[in-house]
Amino acid sequence: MDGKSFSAVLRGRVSAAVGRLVAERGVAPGLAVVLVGEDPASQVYVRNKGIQTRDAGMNSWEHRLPAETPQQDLLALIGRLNADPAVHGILVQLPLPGHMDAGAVIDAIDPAKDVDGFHVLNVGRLGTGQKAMVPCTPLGCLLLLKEQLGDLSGLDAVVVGRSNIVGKPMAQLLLAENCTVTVAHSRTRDLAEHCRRADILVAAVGRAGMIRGDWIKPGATVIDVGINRIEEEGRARLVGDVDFEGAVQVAGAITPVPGGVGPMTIACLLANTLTACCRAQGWPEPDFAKTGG
Ligand SMILES: Nc1nc(=O)c2c([nH]1)NC[C@@H]1CN(c3ccc(C(=O)N[C@@H](CCC(=O)O)C(=O)O)cc3)C=[N+]21
Repeated sequence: MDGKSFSAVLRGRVSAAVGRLVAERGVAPGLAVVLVGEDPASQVYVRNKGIQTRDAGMNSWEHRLPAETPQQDLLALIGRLNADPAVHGILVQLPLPGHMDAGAVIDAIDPAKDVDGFHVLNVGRLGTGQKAMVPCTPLGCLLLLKEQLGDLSGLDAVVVGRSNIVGKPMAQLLLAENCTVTVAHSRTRDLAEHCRRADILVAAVGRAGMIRGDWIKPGATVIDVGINRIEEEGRARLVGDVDFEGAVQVAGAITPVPGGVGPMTIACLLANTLTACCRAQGWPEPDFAKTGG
């Protein structure tokens, strides 16, 4: 499954919708990204996000704070971004430095501007089938699945991993699509047996190559959310949570790493920013990133 080209299609739709908003309403959606500290991987994502946000015709602001920034300074910045009408989406790059309480920081973001969908209000709305800001990575995975399989009703879905940013919202989205959902994790017994039942297998465990080829039901659709940087023959490489070479022999379809879920994450961030802008202005929302909920 080619996340790179599908994300380009989604970004194209977002850019066209942004162009109409600017032409007809004189408003460009705005995304503010806050990066605390100098984590190199985060620098890459923040730079990529900025480039793609501007390419889509949106306004993009980056706020870089030193790692030792006191939490109340970050909260004060978030307060200013909440109050800024030109800012429709706010993303505070995770992980935050150890001295900060990530939950408190995320919950300080105006839920209407929470384009990550991590705020408890959006988590609660998603969990109760209400309209919510949906986390970008699970949303990207769902759009890939619907593009590949169409109607997901009745399919057995296994989500391996239960993080707040991927596994749990992914399970909610699959449930909303009427899948029969299993959430497996590090304490699951006979993990391979659960995986072998899955028509849809979502790997979001953060361990390179953990999901073996012989854990996959022949013909299953595999979504690899992993972004593991490994050293191989002295070269740094990005690999997923699935043993791709083994899985590709068995799976009906599989997302590669890189080039699968990652680009979809950024495209869905842009879609969420556009949605947040339309909702804030009371305008009709784009439906190309619609989910069942
Ligand atoms: N508040 C917050 N929201 C996030 O959404 C968030 C975050 N913090 N912290 C870090 C993770 C990670 N993340 C990625 C986004 C794009 C790629 C991506 O585009 N990856 C490319 C490869 C890029 C490369 O070469 O490194 C791919 O998989 O094809 C990867 C990872 C968003 N994150």
